[in-house]
Amino acid sequence: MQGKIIKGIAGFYYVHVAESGIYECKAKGSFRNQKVKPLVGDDVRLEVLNEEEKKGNIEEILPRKNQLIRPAVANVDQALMIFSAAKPRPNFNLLDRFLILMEYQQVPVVVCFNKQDLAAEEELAVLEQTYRSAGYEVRFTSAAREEGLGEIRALLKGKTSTVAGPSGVGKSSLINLLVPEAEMETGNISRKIERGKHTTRHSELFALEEGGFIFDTPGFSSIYLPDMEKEELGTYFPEFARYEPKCRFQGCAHIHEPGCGVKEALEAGEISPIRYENYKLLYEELKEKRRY
Ligand SMILES: Nc1nc2c(ncn2[C@@H]2O[C@H](COP(=O)(O)OP(=O)(O)OP(=O)(O)O)[C@@H](O)[C@H]2O)c(=O)[nH]1
Ligand SMILES: [Zn+2]
Repeated sequence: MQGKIIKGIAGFYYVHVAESGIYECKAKGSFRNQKVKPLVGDDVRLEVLNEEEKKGNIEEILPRKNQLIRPAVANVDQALMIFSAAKPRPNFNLLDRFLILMEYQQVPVVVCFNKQDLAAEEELAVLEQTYRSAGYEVRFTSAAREEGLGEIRALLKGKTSTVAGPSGVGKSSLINLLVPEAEMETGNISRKIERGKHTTRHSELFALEEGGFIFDTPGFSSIYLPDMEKEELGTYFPEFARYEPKCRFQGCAHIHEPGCGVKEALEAGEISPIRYENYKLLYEELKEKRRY
């Protein structure tokens, strides 16, 4: 039988088998000699030990399409990045860091701005323009009013998507609408912390009714840039690629150089000032880091 690991807790792996359910498995297969550790997201071959009790044994880990380090998950097709359009206002620096991290790991991203009901039309237009012109899929939702969910479902269908976002943007509310079985606790952040919720929650994959899986990751408030030279940073801003051939100097950093194609595109309104400002900030950050 073949299935997908949706969760791993204390040496047990929970394997989702289409039309059969979830099996609690141990990893005893020959792959153990090959030093491969099963990961959430792995497609595996399993032997059923007890159908009644839904117990099994993982015999083989099938070849991985990819393997992310942050978050640790295998076979991811895309990332669904959730920010709120308002309350809290999107932290663009955090969003751009996330996009760089995903570019680095070669994972396509869909940027979803939730709470569209709380933002003005003009604000939504800026968000859309900023990230669409950078080459990303952009969607708007309101979990509160159940708006925009059809489009998100269509994007998720048949794929494995990791869902990420800072706290308080409505990620749990959205996941509950997409997979009611997930029963994520929603609401006031401080109340949740009081209950110690964040210490007990495991990251896991949820099967979607229409096919595909979503991988819920804990809310975050900071992201470290992947280890790289500052000169590489521009390669993780996909919108720069078109304009770089116009830069006068080879290896142009797009900051102080004259005759810079990227800065010309910025002035012409073809590259977003929000994105460019973050590029400069992150470039400085990488420069500082390398000094020590
Ligand atoms: N107005 C409005 N409020 C929303 C929307 N989505 C969620 N909320 C509210 O925003 C608050 C945070 O929602 P959650 O779903 O708990 O947020 P979260 O991102 O999962 O937060 P963490 O679990 O802390 O990571 C709750 O009070 C929700 O009711 C929305 O689309 N519009
Ligand atoms: Zn340049």
